[in-house]
Amino acid sequence: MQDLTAEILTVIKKRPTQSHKGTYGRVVTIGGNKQYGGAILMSTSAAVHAGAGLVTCVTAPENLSALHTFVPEAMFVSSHDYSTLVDVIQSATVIVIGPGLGTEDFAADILQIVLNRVTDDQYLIIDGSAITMLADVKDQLHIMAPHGQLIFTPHEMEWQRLSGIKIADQTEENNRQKQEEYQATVVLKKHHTKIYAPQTPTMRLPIGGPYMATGGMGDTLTGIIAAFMAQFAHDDPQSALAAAVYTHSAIADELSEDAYVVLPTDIIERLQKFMKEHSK
Ligand SMILES: NC(=O)C1=CN([C@@H]2O[C@H](COP(=O)(O)OP(=O)(O)OC[C@H]3O[C@@H](n4cnc5c(N)ncnc54)[C@H](OP(=O)(O)O)[C@@H]3O)[C@@H](O)[C@H]2O)[C@@H](O)CC1
Ligand SMILES: Nc1ncnc2c1ncn2[C@@H]1O[C@H](COP(=O)(O)OP(=O)(O)O)[C@@H](O)[C@H]1O
Ligand SMILES: [Mg+2]
Repeated sequence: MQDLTAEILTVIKKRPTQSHKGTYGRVVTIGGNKQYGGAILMSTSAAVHAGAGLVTCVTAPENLSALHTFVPEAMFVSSHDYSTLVDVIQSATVIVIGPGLGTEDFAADILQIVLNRVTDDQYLIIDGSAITMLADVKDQLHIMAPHGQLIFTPHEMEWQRLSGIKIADQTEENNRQKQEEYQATVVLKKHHTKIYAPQTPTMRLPIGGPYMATGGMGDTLTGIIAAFMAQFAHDDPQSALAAAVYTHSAIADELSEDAYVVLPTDIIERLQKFMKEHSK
């Protein structure tokens, strides 16, 4: 097991002058039903603020005005518009599915569409409700790996549902066995999050704290991971992922110096400055 350090932030690169929005990747964020619109707004906004070149949010039409108010940089596709959904999936560099998606029938349909279309040159970040839904069909997981590079971001209960490993039994050995079975990367979120990636020693996040325990904190992480994979994954995807996880908690630590609780939206606001300070 390796502890992540601030050294991982060397992943964040100064931008070449000869570049344009397409250079920094197309992120598609899918989630947000009527009840949980905030989750996908935070994911989308985090992806924009962490530097993704073009971000499209696929969400319930009820969330359209909020999306355009909160993050006008993002484009919108209705979660009922399957034909446009298929188009945006095809051109995506990175797809996030799950924050606030819910588990109704239409959500399961969207998940199925994404799983059928994702290709092995795309990253698919599977979070929240999408993990909960997949837990019911986990026998199919082994056939998913070739169709995209999968990154699961469960909290401990979501990981229990998916892997069948009870929280008390979530040891490094047991978790690693499941990660290998799924041929995916697993970011197991908790105090001292651990990253289980293929052919890599387990990475442990030694920073972050209870001031991060607010709804939306994991939703925000998905957007940061998406933007980092879109921009920095070319040479070393596992370092890009680790740098995203580190950045999320490093910003929270800085803000907690004079805040009792750090909000997900506070982290989003701070991303641009933090990345500028650490870009090499
Ligand atoms: N603003 C919005 O729109 C928001 C929308 N959201 C969206 O809601 C959807 C459902 O996601 P969810 O995480 O809220 O619910 P669920 O999957 O049932 O898990 C909770 C259960 O697990 C247990 N638990 C055990 N260990 C745990 C751990 N380490 N971390 C966390 N929980 C842990 C926990 O135990 P307890 O709290 O009872 O002690 C409880 O029994 C999902 O799509 C998400 O994106 C949220 O992000 C909030 C903001
Ligand atoms: N006590 C804590 N110490 C460190 N990190 C925490 C703590 N509590 C929560 N977090 C972090 O906050 C995030 C919570 O994710 P998640 O449970 O998916 O939230 P949500 O679904 O509400 O967005 C994870 O990144 C987790 O590591
Ligand atoms: Mg979550």
